[in-house]
Amino acid sequence: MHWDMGQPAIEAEALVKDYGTVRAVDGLSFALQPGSTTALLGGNGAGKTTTIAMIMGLTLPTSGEVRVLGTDMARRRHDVLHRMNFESPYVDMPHRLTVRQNLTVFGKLYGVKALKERIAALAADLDLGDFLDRATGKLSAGQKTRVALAKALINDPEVMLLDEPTASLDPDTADWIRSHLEQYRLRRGATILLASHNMGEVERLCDRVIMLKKGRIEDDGSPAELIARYGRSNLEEVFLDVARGRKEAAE
Ligand SMILES: Nc1ncnc2c1ncn2[C@@H]1O[C@H](COP(=O)(O)OP(=O)(O)OP(=O)(O)O)[C@@H](O)[C@H]1O
Repeated sequence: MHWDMGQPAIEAEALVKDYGTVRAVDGLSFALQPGSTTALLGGNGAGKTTTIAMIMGLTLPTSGEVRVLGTDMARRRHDVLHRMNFESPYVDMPHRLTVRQNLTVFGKLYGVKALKERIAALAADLDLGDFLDRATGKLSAGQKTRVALAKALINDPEVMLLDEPTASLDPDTADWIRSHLEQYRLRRGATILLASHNMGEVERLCDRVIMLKKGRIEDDGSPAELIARYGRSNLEEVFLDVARGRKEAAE
């Protein structure tokens, strides 16, 4: 199917995922515009990771549909996977391979042309030079996160899905990663969907926030809209209101 700029970059339609008797995602529908950054917010177990996995085509929905760049992920994901990428602290790279070897493997998987030059450019950009030829398993958490970001950017993706991109990073490194993501999005016109527990990060990076609770959309809007709607001074307070079911009290 042909995709044009007028279409949403990511669309979820009545998405449901059951794990046995647990309904992890319960009828989600949303459409994300190209070039936007959206956060999925919600407490532990709200369904964020499951939603991202379904958008990537890693987990099949029980029912409903996901389209990325106009492509149905259940049937034709191979048409579009090379235009997307994913970062998660929960997905580890082979430990004994060096950073360069890992990036080479992923670059080949994505069919990246001029791969050596691409890795050199990412290493310069993300400051990986000092440990490019060290075993990936021996890096610190912050270094691993930078490598994970390099992996996520290896194919210059139009759509990026990030599961807690700055989890376990010191504030300085986390801030540096955020700036990088922001610059990448602006330069590439990329669409970003991220799950995060860091409200400051979401306020800074995202133009839209989808708040999930028990696999359903509880609220949806820009950070400023949500803060105003709940009569709060920041997103952390809104998050607590939503988690504790205090919307009515705020009205
Ligand atoms: N592979 C699985 N098998 C069975 N149940 C699962 C599986 N993955 C997730 N679940 C369940 O689905 C629900 C949603 O989990 P999910 O990981 O999507 O939530 P989350 O919002 O990402 O949470 P967190 O903030 O803790 O990462 C939870 O009740 C979880 O226990």
